Amino acid sequence: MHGSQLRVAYQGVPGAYSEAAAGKAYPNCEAIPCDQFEVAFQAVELWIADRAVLPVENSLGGSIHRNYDLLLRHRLHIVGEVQLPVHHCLLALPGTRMEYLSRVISHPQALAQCEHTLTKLCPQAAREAVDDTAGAAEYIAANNLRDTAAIASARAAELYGLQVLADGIQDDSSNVTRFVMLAREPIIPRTDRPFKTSIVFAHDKGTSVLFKVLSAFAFRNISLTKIESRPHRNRPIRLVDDANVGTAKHFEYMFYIDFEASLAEVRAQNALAEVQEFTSFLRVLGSYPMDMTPWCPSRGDQ
Ligand SMILES: O=C(O)C(=O)C[C@]1(C(=O)O)C=C[C@@H](O)C=C1
Repeated sequence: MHGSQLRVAYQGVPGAYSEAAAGKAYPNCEAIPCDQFEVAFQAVELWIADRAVLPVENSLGGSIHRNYDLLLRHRLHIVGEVQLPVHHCLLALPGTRMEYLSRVISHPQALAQCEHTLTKLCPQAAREAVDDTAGAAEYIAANNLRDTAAIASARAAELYGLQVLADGIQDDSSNVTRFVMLAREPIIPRTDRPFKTSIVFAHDKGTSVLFKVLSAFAFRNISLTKIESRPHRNRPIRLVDDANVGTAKHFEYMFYIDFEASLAEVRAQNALAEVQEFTSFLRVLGSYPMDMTPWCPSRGDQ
């Protein structure tokens, strides 16, 4: 996991949680800021970066759907995961008073993770979404905004000369974001440590196969850690005609599953062979070491 030679793309500007995740995944790497998630994917595809580190889910805010969609649209491989405790601060220009705030800006996930605390701290302030947390802090400093606060990390406060009005404002102290590391080539799966495998699949007959797919894992005692569905972009609706009642419109989905096994294990290979029988589309997004680092909920990495 040593990263001193690696260029790692992340979405946001310096001080973003994604930058911290890149540093956790690849210590001493060269972190490369990107405007959008898609740009981080492209940076790896075009050899500008060696890896991308992207958030996929948060323990309070839920899945980051954009990245699920992009995983499918691009051909990069998941080669690892890191879970980062996210400790949010409310930042403003020095001298700003909480009661005079008219606006709080941040990444939509950060706003969602602090929703209840914000209502208690500054109910009068409107919430506005921007591209990333540290970018929100930078924007306040660059435009000398005296009525606006940002939700971002303590490091962003230092970088952009802001004051911490409130510390630890996430609605739950055990606020964790899971990031995946992406590369042009997959890693070779092993069995000497806990591995996770991520797949995506679809079926012509929609949700009716889901139970069969899940049973392929259940029969082999393979635990699932995550299941997510997203609209099937190529065929979002399936019409089902019933002469008696008319035409029903069924929504079609792509299903994403993470399971706790390495693709080097025979039981995982057998499960996937069975899944393939039930599905019209199946792709392995990656088989990679699980992040097993212990963490302390009350302290953030930020
Ligand atoms: O805006 C940032 O700082 C990010 O790194 C993005 C992001 C996210 O997309 O979830 C990462 C971690 C936190 O959950 C909040 C925001």
